Amino acid sequence: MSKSDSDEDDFEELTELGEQLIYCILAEEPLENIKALVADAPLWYQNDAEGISCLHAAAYTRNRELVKLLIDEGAIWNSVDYLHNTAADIALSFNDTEIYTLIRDAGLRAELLLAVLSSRGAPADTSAMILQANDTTALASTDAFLSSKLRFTVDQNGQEICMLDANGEEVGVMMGWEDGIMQETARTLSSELERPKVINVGFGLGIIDTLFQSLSPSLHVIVEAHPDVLSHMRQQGWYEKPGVKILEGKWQDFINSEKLDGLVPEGGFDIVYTDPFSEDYGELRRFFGHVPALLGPRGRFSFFHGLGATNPTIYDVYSRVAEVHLSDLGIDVKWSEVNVSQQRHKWGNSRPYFTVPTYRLPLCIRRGNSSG
Ligand SMILES: C[S@@+](CC[C@H](N)C(=O)[O-])C[C@H]1O[C@@H](n2cnc3c(N)ncnc32)[C@H](O)[C@@H]1O
Repeated sequence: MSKSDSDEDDFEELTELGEQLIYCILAEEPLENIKALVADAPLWYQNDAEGISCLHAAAYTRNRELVKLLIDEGAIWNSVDYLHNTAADIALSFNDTEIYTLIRDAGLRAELLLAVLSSRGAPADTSAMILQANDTTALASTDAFLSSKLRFTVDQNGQEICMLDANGEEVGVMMGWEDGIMQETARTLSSELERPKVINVGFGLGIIDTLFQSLSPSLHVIVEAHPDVLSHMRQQGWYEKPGVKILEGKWQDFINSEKLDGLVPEGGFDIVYTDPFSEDYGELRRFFGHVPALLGPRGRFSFFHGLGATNPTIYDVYSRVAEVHLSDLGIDVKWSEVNVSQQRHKWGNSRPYFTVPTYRLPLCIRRGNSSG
């Protein structure tokens, strides 16, 4: 028998075992029968009919003991079926918070472990490190983004948009529907602060910078890397606005251990915000590492939280991953919610990059500060 024939036989056997396991779970066969199959069947297998995994099947049958067993045996928490639902989403649809939490916490543990491995140099080959902060996975890298052409326009919904052509597919770099998120973010970050010192990464449509300008900031640093955005800012007179200092380049060129001393004003920044496009969670986490040095005693930090925002469970897991990593840096996160369910109709020609109905707004404060 040739190698390819035996590979094919192995594949068929695994497929059969995978189908059988899912079938037995859905048929609610005795746990002993299922356990016997779990030992041999591929737990990653997703069936042909609906694309569901054994974990989805266990969530459908609401079998807590089995969900736990499958997780302990290494079932995959974030595989999605043909309808883009994870097993935890299925649990959520039954209002089964116990199963939802079991799977969500398994996801959290898996992603935290991956982050540790990745920080020790292991290849980041799964979700945590490749997950884009705004789920724009079509872009290979920040450098690819920075050399691409951007288009500022108004779409058929009458909203301002900044668009990018990513391999023939249109992606909104920034879209007017995010206005509500930016309004709420600026309000949360600035409450009770007078003439704050602000640093913002990523100008985009300038929505949040316009809001920051309305606070008459004593210093307003904007870090922007894309040449097309910089020329748009020049045309709109941003270089002449009061207190504004524009740093042309990537934030990584300015916010790093060598340059931080020269960048941070006396007493630190009062408001730090970051919303770069096309960066992965690894980069966001690197940014987190500089936040304690950027913030002054009354300082507040927020970031655009689009991590996994095309699936409710993954969004939940990443909210918690970010919270754990910020907590390790001595930063507490208070979450508030912004209803963005109306944005569903405002995608125009862009690929939807944020489809959960509620935006989770992180307000981050150094532990011990009273500025919350
Ligand atoms: C989503 S937009 C920001 C939108 C902005 N919050 C607003 O209210 O309009 C992202 C911006 O970050 C810029 N950007 C992307 N990567 C960057 C980096 N590494 N450093 C600085 N700016 C970056 C992009 O060119 C883009 O202008």
